[in-house]
Amino acid sequence: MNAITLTRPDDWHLHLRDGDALQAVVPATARQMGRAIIMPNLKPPVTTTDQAQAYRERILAARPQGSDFEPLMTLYLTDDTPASEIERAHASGMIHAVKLYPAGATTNSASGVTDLAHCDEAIEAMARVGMPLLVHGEVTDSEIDIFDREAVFIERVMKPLLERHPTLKVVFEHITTADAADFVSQAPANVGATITAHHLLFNRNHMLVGGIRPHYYCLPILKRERHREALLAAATSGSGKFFLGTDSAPHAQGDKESACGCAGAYTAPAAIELYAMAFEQAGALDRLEGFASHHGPDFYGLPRNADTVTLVRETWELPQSLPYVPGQRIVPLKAGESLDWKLRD
Ligand SMILES: NC(=O)N[C@@H](CC(=O)O)C(=O)O
Ligand SMILES: [Zn+2]
Ligand SMILES: [Zn+2]
Repeated sequence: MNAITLTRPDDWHLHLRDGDALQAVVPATARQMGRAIIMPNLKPPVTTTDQAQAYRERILAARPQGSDFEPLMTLYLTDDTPASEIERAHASGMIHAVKLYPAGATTNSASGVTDLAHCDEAIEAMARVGMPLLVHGEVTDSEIDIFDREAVFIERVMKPLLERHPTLKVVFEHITTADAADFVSQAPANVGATITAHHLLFNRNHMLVGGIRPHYYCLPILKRERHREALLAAATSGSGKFFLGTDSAPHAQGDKESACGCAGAYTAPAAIELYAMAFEQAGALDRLEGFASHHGPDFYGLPRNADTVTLVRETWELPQSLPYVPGQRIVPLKAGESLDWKLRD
C-alpha cells in the first residue's frame, strides 16, 4: 500500500501551552487534526469556565489562516472545584472534559488533587451531565517506584473511583502498561483510554541504552518491551475503547537537555505519521482509521470529522529542531531521523 486515506483524525490529549508558544505549536496540530482536547495544565492552571473561554480565544487566534481546527477545552480539577463550576462548564458548550492530575504527578500539577474524596460533588456533577473525567493515572507516593506508579494507581485510585461513580465517563490518559490496557479492556463501556505514538513505538531501552536521551523522557515514563507490545495490541485491536491522544508536550530544548530535564515528548509535527509507523509494524494499517478518527468522537458523543487526510509512503527526515518561543528552539521526537509515511498537504 502506498497511500492511505482516513477520516481526518483528532487528538484526544494535547498540550499547547500559552503565549508565544501557541504560534509555534498550534499550526503543527491544526495541519493534521480536526479537533484536539486541550490540556489545562498552564501556570496558573485553567480551573474556571472563564479562563477556558479566554484560553480558547488565544488558541483560535494562533491558527493558520483558513484553518478550522477546533480546540476542545478542559478544566483542571482541584480539591475545591465546586459542582456549580462543572455545570457552568457543561452549559458553555466549549468545555468537553475535566482533567485529574494527582498533585505532584507531572508537569504543572502542583495545584492538582490531593485526595479524590475532596472532589465527590464535582465528580457527581460530571456523572450527571455526562462530562468525562480525564485521568493522569499515576500515584505520587515517594515510596512507589516510578515504573510501578501506573499499575498501583489502578488498584488504589481507579477502581475505587469507578466503584463510587459507576456511570462516570473516564478516560485513562496516555496508558503505558499492560496492566492499564487489560484494565480498560475489561472495564464497562464508560471507560476508555488514550495511547500516545511514542508509547506504541518505544520502550525504556530507547531512552536509556547507549546514553540518556532526554527527548524520550515523558510521564508516565516509557516501560519495558512487554508493555509496549500490550499497548500496540490494544491500539490495533479494533476496540472502540482505545483512541489517539498524542500527549504532545512541548518544552524548550534547553529545558529538556538539562541536568533536571522536563517530562514531555513533542510529537505534534509528525503525529499521524508516527502512529502510521506503529500500526504498520503491527500489520494493522487498516485499523488506524478507527483508532485515530472514529473511536474518540464516538466515545465523547461528537460527530466524526467529515473531511479526510491522505498519508503517502515517502521517506522524509524530521528537522533537528524547530522554532519555539523567541530565542528558543524545540526538538521534536525522532528529530533528524527518517519516517516512512508523510501527510500530504
Ligand atoms: N506527559 C508529559 O511528560 N508531560 C506533560 C504532562 C502530562 O501529560 O503528564 C506536560 O505538560 O509536559
Ligand atoms: Zn499526564
Ligand atoms: Zn499530557
